[in-house]
Amino acid sequence: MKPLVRRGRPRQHTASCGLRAALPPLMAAAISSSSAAAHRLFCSPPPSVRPSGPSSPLFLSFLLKASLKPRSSLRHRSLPPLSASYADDVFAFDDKPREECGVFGIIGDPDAARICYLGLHALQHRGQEGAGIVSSDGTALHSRTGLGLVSKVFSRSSELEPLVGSAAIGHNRYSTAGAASALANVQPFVAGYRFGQLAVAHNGNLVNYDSLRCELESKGSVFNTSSDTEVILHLIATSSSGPLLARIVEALEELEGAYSLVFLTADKLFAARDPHGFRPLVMGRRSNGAVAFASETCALGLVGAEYVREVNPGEVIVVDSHDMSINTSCLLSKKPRKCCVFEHVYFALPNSVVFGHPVHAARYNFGAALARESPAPGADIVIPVPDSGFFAALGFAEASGLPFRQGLIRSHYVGRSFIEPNQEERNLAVKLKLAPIDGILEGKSVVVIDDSIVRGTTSSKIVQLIKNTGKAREVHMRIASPPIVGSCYYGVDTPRAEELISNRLDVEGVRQALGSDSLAFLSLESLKAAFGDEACKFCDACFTRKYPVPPREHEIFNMVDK
Ligand SMILES: O=P(O)(O)OC[C@H]1O[C@H](OP(=O)(O)OP(=O)(O)O)[C@H](O)[C@@H]1O
Ligand SMILES: NC(=O)CC[C@H](N)C(=O)O
Ligand code: SF4
Ligand SMILES: [Mg+2]
Repeated sequence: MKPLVRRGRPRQHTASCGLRAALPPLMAAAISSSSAAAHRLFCSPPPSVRPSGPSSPLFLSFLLKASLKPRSSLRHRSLPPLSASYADDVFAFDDKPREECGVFGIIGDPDAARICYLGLHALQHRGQEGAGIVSSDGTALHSRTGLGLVSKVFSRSSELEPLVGSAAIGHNRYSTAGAASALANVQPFVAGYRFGQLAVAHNGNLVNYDSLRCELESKGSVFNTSSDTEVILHLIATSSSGPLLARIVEALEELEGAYSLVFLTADKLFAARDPHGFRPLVMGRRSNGAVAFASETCALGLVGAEYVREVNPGEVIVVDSHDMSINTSCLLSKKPRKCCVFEHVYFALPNSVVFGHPVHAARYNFGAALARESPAPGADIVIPVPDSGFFAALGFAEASGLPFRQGLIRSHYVGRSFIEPNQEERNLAVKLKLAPIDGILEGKSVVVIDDSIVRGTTSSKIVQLIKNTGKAREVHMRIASPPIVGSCYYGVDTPRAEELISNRLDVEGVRQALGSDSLAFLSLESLKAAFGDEACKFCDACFTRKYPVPPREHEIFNMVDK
């Protein structure tokens, strides 16, 4: 039986080469607050693109993608047999929760592509496999996409020059569906359909992608990529509704799972978020009146846009370039809000405000709660695992009254998801990325704070480094989130459940595998308590296996693949 889902990916090495591209001068940051036009439903498309009837032939062609990926190339990986040796097991694959995609959009700015480029830089931590920008000059779309970091895809400022116009959308990819190495899967996608051109950039993952694609293919749709995102364009193209906003709403009603989206046409920018609101998406405004959308507020800050508000779960916003009017519409389906708590644990940058909560403060609170729940009596110092363990360690240190010390340094030349294809190279990679400072660690009892343990790769290497190289006396691991026991199906590419160390071992078993003197995780209650009354608005399925949207196609796959 054909595998139905793509969990995991071919290994990929994305060496960071730094942010070398010349940055344009940033515009003034002072922004007058949005005086957006009253919300109203979007008007009909211009007569030239009005649908001629439900039986009109549809023509959907991807204009700018070179290589076609057959369906059989959809990512799929067989698991290695679990070996008796933990070391063999844990290093057999280096899957861990890695960055998700970042999306950015701007309209009403003469420098749209350049602003978009800066926005993508700010969101680089969310995806490092590929990047792209599509701009609109008012009549046509212009695109550039490529594999690798933003600085590689746009390594010379001349590469932005063809991206003319006052509106643009951009994307940083970390794949959840569709081969990571295929240029065709790098977004934004651009499609030509009977009403003109339409581009899309997507953060999230669709759990009913396979059935939607099968249905569309059975009706004659021809796919050019192996990405789940492409079904959205086909659904819009084949919608029976008239105005584009209505077509988008109708298409989104078909989707299950996670999506934060930006769409671009010749004269409009759309932003949309799934009814659960799994992935973040915010709106901002520059002082020149340009409207921007971004996965995280850190991107708004970099481009000098003032935060206006979140795109609400289930909301579709459209900004018209002619008068910069802003109109919104809501999806019919109302669902409980289920924002990804892992954005706060690991993904988002600490200078972002995500789902209305500052990330640095959430992490600090996780660490402080961890210190109260699981102190480390007799310890001398607290050290963070850079980078995402930093604020939790600060919270732990201050709550416990222990000195905070930087006992590990991190190379800036090794990316967040540095992957090497075999065991030796992975060991070397961790050594390259993290190095102990002997003078700080020697003879000490050390509390090491990291944000999460997925496969245990990082923690086990860190314990070895601190004990053997740094010559610490004791190493106490404290993790500022609960044990991860379930895979994510909503845009975070965690490994399959069998590969998650806490799914196979209890806390004591994990401790032994890591070789630390003690180990404790933050409780789910304390994690949620950091959000007060809003705790119920968060998805925590990777800690609880309580999936807000059943991952039905994935489970079928898991059953038939064993
Ligand atoms: O148990 P594992 O499978 O090793 O995965 C967990 C580790 O992965 C992440 O770090 P990463 O190096 O990706 O990013 P960071 O530098 O931002 O912390 C996370 O912060 C943990 O350190
Ligand atoms: N991480 C993401 O948001 C991925 C977006 C999309 N599902 C892709 O695989 O390209
Ligand atoms: S399962 Fe975990 S990573 Fe996925 S959306 Fe829910 S909280 Fe986030
Ligand atoms: Mg880390």
